[in-house]
Amino acid sequence: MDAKDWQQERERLEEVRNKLQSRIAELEPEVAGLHDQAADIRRRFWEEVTINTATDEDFEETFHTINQQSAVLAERERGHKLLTQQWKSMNRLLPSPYFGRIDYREEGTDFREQIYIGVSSFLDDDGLSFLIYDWRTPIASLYYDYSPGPASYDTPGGRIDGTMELKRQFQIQHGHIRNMFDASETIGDELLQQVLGKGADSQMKSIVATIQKEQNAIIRDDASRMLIVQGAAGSGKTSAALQRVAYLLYKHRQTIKADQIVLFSPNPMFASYVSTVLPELGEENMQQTTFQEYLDYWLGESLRPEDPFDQMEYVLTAQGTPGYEARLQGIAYKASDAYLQALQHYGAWLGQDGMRFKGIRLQNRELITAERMHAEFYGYDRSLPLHNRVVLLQEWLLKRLASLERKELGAAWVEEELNYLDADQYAEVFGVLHKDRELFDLAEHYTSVRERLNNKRREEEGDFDFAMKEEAMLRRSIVKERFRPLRKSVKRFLFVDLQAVYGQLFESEAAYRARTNGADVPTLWSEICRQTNEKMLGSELFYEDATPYLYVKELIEGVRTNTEIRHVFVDEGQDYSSFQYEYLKKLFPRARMTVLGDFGQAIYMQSTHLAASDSTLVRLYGEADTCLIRLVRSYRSTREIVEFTRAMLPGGEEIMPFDRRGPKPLLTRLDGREKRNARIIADIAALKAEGFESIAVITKSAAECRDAHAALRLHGGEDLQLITQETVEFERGAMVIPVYLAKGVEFDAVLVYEASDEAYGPENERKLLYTACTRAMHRLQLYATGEWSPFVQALPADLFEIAPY
Ligand SMILES: Nc1ncnc2c1ncn2[C@@H]1O[C@H](COP(=O)(O)OP(=O)(O)OP(=O)(O)O)[C@@H](O)[C@H]1O
Repeated sequence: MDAKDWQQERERLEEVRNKLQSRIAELEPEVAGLHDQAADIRRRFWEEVTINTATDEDFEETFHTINQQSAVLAERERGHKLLTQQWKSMNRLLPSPYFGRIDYREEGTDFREQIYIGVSSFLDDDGLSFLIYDWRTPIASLYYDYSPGPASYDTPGGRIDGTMELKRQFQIQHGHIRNMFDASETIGDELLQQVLGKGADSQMKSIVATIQKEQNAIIRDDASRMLIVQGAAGSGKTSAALQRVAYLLYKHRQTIKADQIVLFSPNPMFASYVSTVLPELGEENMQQTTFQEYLDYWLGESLRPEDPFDQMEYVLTAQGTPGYEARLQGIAYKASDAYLQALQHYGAWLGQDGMRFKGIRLQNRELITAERMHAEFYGYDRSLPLHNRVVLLQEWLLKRLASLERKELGAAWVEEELNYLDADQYAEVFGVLHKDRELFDLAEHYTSVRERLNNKRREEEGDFDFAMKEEAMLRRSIVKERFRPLRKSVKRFLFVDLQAVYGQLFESEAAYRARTNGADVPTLWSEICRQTNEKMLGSELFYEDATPYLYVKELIEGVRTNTEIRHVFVDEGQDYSSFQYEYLKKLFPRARMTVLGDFGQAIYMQSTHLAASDSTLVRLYGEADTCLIRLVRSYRSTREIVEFTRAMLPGGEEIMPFDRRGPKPLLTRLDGREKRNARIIADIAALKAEGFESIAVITKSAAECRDAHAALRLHGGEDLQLITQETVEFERGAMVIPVYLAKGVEFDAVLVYEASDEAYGPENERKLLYTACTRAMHRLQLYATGEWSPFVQALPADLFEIAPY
């Protein structure tokens, strides 16, 4: 690029910045002023309104004034919000107004338009010419999708063809052009090189300036009901997902608000990790939750669902303990399609037989027995769905309770309680009664007037019998108080013995088969039954049972739905079972779903293969409504690290490293833990001295993490943080973290605490080691105190360095 280009670009930048500055200055008083005005109106709202209800006309007038005042206020506030948004977006643009430029000639015209692209649009004073185009505008997609040459883009009005004659990237900081590249490839590598070479942050960054073509397809996909992204570790799935949220909020700004988008994230810490990306792009954050939060909410009251991390910890640390194999079989089975189908059959079976109810009791007396409910329930039309019949039974129970309540009024226990009422209760009833008396007087008055008008006399002239009324009222209040919780529990379906309904699936193999239309069971079924029942007896549920339990609950109580949500994002999607997907689909009937994941990192037993043709996920909404995108280029790690990690995975050859160089992963074998710990501490110090700030010692389990943390502290690692499942915020610095909590995040340097065959031996731990290693951006170092894990031993020797002993 020659000096003339630089000169022109500098001048243009100066010009745009001047315009931004003057517009900001122009808006400033308005933004501040409108705010004051609105605040002032709010403050004086009631001063302007005189409440007068003396006559109907006065009342009407008051009503209109209030309405008028609030309309003025609402208008001012709307205006203020809009101006503030503009003002904020200009302030955001000012230090770095744009990052890209394309020159585009539309087919059939001679005009070559210069399009500058930034995080939001900015119009010239004429209100028509774009000085900056928002990166989400249709034309801006050219920048991400093409290199110079023929290039087309889609608009709501159809496809536009033309030629891209120039593509330029800028790095602008604090109002100055730091760098400028003319790209021949789609989004040239130079800028990406620079971006990726930087250090890891405690917060994820937006990738708006360097979105890659295949990522752009994910961001802008607007047609599919289900978008599945299978992407290698570090291929930008999470980054693309967040950019997609920003895109959707922009494109559908009239209809979709940030709180109508929900992201299911792998752990609470992850939520804080990604929380700054959208605000950086000028958008509000979507809702974030974890599946566990959801389970706790719906089940937590009666049964405590186990945490997925506790399940994981068990799988990793309980080998060799009694029942281990059975539990593993149970975990796999309970996440399977086969179990989902078995439960559907079970639902049908319950429609004919086997519903379990809990009798309704009052003071050790059975008011309505479970048998009576059973008879009533199976007396309903059997062609009605299970849930509808449960609702019929619920209505019947409420009626029964109302009539029983009336009958109880004269019962001896009521009499007895009457005598023992304390002063407060008495005073309360007395107060109500006096209010009632006024009403009673009024009613009396009204009746006598009406009778007089109708020329009819009442049979009986009764005075307000205060004492009698008082007693009747006290009785009613006593009985009502006792029946209130009964009614409440009927309304909440507590008359269904849900634990028994779910538990009877685990009585015996023969019973299970009979109730599920002959479903096959895993070989260790009787032990699985024992474990499941034992857990439920302690009012707990295994993690693998939680979603199936909820599923059965909804078969009975009806499906819970949230129709507000329009987009559901599931990150680390390989870690969810078919069950969970089935569940999410029902829960959000009006939402489109975006699932991002990597089967290479499927470390949970309930994993779902995202991209397989027979994947549950593809079937969820049907193939025609599903779009599958694969990302194979890995951006996080250096070429050397990607070459090392991909060799661990069968089929890993398809993963393409981005060409950023660094040292090969370093393998250090030491005899004894003491030596290893001392070496790790020394290596951390050396990495820090090199300028790396985020360093993670990654362990396999939480138990190992605690031990490692304690041991490393003894060797001088006092400032090492210990990350546990309770950690909510991700901080910069050096830390010790179990691999399953490090999912989705990244570090400058990763030190795998113990990569021996004892630590990562069985096949199912391959992905665990892979996940740990792929967290590294610039440096990867593995340690072992015994033989190397078979997954390391199998690697070609030219992919790593061995540290001198
Ligand atoms: N187009 C891009 N431009 C700049 N950086 C990018 C781009 N795509 C990805 N990255 C960077 O690569 C790293 C990995 O991205 P991200 O965490 O989104 O990947 P992921 O696919 O979700 O990874 P994982 O599955 O391993 O959690 C991040 O530092 C991100 O900023």
